[in-house]
Amino acid sequence: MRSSKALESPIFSHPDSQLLRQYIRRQRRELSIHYRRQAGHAVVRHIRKQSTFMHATKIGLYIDAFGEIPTQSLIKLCLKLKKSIYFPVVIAKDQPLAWAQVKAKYTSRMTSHRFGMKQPSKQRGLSVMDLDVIFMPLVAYDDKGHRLGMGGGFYDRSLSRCMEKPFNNKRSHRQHFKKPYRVGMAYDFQRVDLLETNPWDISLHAVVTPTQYQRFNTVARDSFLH
Ligand SMILES: Nc1nc2c(c(=O)[nH]1)N(C=O)[C@@H](CNc1ccc(C(=O)N[C@@H](CCC(=O)O)C(=O)O)cc1)CN2
Ligand SMILES: Nc1ncnc2c1ncn2[C@@H]1O[C@H](COP(=O)(O)OP(=O)(O)OP(=O)(O)O)[C@@H](O)[C@H]1O
Repeated sequence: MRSSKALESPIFSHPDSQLLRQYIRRQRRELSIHYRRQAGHAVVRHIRKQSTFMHATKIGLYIDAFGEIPTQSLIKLCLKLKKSIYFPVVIAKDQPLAWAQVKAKYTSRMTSHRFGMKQPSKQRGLSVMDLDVIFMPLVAYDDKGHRLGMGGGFYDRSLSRCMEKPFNNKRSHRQHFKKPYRVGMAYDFQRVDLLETNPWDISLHAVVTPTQYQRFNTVARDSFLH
C-alpha cells in the first residue's frame, strides 16, 4: 500500500491531543471498507515474519471499530497457528481491562458496548500481564513509540501494573522486554512528528502499519522501571 508522510501541520508540532484525536478519527472513519481490509491483510504479512509473535502463545487483540485496522486476518492467523486469543473487556471506566479468551466462533459471544465497540460478553478474564503479545489500537503514534489512544486511559491503566513489577517473564536470549510485548496497529497516516506525553503513558515496543513493522527503543525504558 502507498505510504503517507507524517502529518506536518503546524498545529501538531505542539499537539493538542484532543484536536489531534478528532482530526485523525475523522480521517480513519472516512476510509473505504476495501482500503481497511487491504490494510488488515498487509499488516499480517509483516506480523507473521516476527519471531516475538511466532513464539508467543497468548495474544491480546481487539475487535476493530471506529475505522481501526481490521483484526479479522490476524485473528484467523492466530487460530491457524493454535495460539490463544484474548479480547479486551471494559468493566468500568476506572478499571483495568479484563482479557477474555475467545475460541473460533467468537462472533456469537459478543455484546455491543455503549462506547461503540463490540466486546466479549464475559465480564472476567486474564490480566494484561498474562499475555505474551498485545496488539493495540491507536489514534496516533510517533517515532519514539508514544501512543495516543481513544482517551479512556484503558490500555495505560491496564499496562501500568506490568511496569511496577520486575521482569515477569523468564528472560531468554529472545525476551528482553516486559510482558506483554506491545505492538500498535496503525495506518501510515496515523504517524505524527511528536506526541505530547503524560506521565502515565506507556509506550510501544513496535508499531505495524500496512507498509512496515517498526521497532522502538523501548527496552532501555522498560529496564529502568524495575
Ligand atoms: N476496537 C477497540 N476496542 C477497544 C478500545 C479501542 O480503542 N478500540 N479501547 C481502547 O482504549 C477500549 C475502549 N475504549 C474507548 C474509549 C473511548 C471511546 C469513545 O470515545 N467512544 C465514543 C464516546 C463514548 C461515550 O458515549 O461516552 C465515541 O466514539 O465518541 C471508545 C472506546 C477497549 N476496547
Ligand atoms: N495508570 C493510570 N492510573 C490511573 N489513571 C490513568 C492511568 N493511565 C491513564 N489514566 C487516566 O486516563 C485518562 C485518559 O488517558 P489518555 O488520554 O492517555 O488515554 P489514551 O491512552 O488515549 O486511551 P486508551 O489507552 O484507552 O486508548 C487520563 O485522564 C488519566 O487520568
